[in-house]
Amino acid sequence: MPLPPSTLNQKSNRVYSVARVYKNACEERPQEYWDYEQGVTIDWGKISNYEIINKIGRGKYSEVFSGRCIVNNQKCVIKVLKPVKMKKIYRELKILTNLTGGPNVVGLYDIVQDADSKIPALIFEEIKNVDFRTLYPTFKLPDIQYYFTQLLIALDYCHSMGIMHRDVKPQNVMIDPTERKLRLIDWGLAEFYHPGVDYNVRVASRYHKGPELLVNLNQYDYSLDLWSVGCMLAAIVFKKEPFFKGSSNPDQLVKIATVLGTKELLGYLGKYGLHLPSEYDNIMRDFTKKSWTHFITSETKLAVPEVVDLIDNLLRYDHQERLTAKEAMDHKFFKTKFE
Ligand SMILES: Nc1ncnc2c1ncn2[C@@H]1O[C@H](COP(=O)(O)OP(=O)(O)OP(=O)(O)O)[C@@H](O)[C@H]1O
Repeated sequence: MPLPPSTLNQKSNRVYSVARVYKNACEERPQEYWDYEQGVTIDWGKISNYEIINKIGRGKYSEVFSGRCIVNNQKCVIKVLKPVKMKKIYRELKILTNLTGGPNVVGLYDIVQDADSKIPALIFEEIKNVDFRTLYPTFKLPDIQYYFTQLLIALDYCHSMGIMHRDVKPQNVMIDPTERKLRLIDWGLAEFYHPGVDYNVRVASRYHKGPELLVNLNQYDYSLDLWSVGCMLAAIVFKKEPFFKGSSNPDQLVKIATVLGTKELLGYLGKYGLHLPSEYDNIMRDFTKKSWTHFITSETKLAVPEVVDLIDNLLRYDHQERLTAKEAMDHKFFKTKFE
């Protein structure tokens, strides 16, 4: 039976921005691929096949445990979702089942359900992650080339599948340096992209929020994830973690404007027929755009011209000007040999 029409791909009355790449990735696939509104069909596994070893994390939307599958004795990670709107749970499940098996996307082994609460738990491959605060300061340029290529491969893949991650940040990029393995995790805020649809701007974590989210530009797209990659890269290269450290959402845009300039911000808004929201009336000042050399010191040995140029092409106000994941992978930084 065909699915009823969905509200998920309903176009806005005024379409002012559309993704430069993969804009029809969802429309080209059957409605069942992207429509999580009517619920999703789940092939439930057996919860009794898994045992919890210990707690490894507590997020806003879940409790995460390391565990073991007693059938094959394989270690795993068990993410027990907190009771939130069913629609959000369906979305995460649909996106994960669509993406699992893709390059550098965390592998989903199973989906089980607590018999009493009916709350789902997701069973994932376990990555022996080293915390980014310990790992990133050890990176040399070839490590940055390698791991950022792996991250861009994951992003190009999910974008090609019509999905924006919307929460790219170091805490969601698991790296096992022994195996040189990188996996993009936490698809809880990810969403299907449909051209001309207005999206909720309350996504991503403050320090990695793109300008589009902070000025209420609802017709954003995959390019949001590339801003977050730019923030991660700038933090490592300029040894400033996080690179833009706002004390609130409005202050986040102020921090961005101190680097990219206020005139340039207004130019961005003008291009899409938007205005600076009133919450900025008393806090936005007239900042002059800074040159990237401003962040280079004797301590920032990683800040070679090639990587600075890559950062410059990712940290653009205008989401349509930012490099796509594929273009970023083709950037000269990744083709240069460093010791
Ligand atoms: N597959 C995995 N391997 C290793 N560690 C993991 C894995 N999945 C999750 N974790 C750990 O658990 C933490 C929380 O997981 P996740 O980000 O998926 O949950 P969340 O509730 O959506 O979190 P948040 O509210 O911070 O977005 C991660 O930051 C990570 O430290």
